[in-house]
Amino acid sequence: MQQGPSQGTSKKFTPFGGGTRLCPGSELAKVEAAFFLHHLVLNFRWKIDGDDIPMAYPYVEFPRGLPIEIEPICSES
Ligand code: HEM
Repeated sequence: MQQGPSQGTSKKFTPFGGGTRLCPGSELAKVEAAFFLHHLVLNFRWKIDGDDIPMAYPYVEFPRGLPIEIEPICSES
């Protein structure tokens, strides 16, 4: 079967949909994701749980799903 040039690398990926059905929660969802990442990076140490390797084609992914171990950073105050 012949595949088009955009197979696997299509820029048509639209996580929040589009047009008249565009997700009305998209901006809230992005703020929530930023908030979560901010606290994850500032308040936790994290390291890869075991071995995993990035596969860079057709997009970056990890065979094992990149499991991580996280540990809270205790701040005495
Ligand atoms: C990462 C988070 C989110 C993703 C990936 C997402 C994705 C989507 C997508 C793809 C649609 C379109 C569905 C379709 O075309 O039928 C949609 C619709 C919708 N989303 Fe989200 N959404 C997210 C978060 C949220 C949040 C936080 C809210 C509300 C607080 C929300 C409320 C809605 C509503 C009400 C619709 C229906 C819109 C309509 O049909 O007119 N979503 N969402």
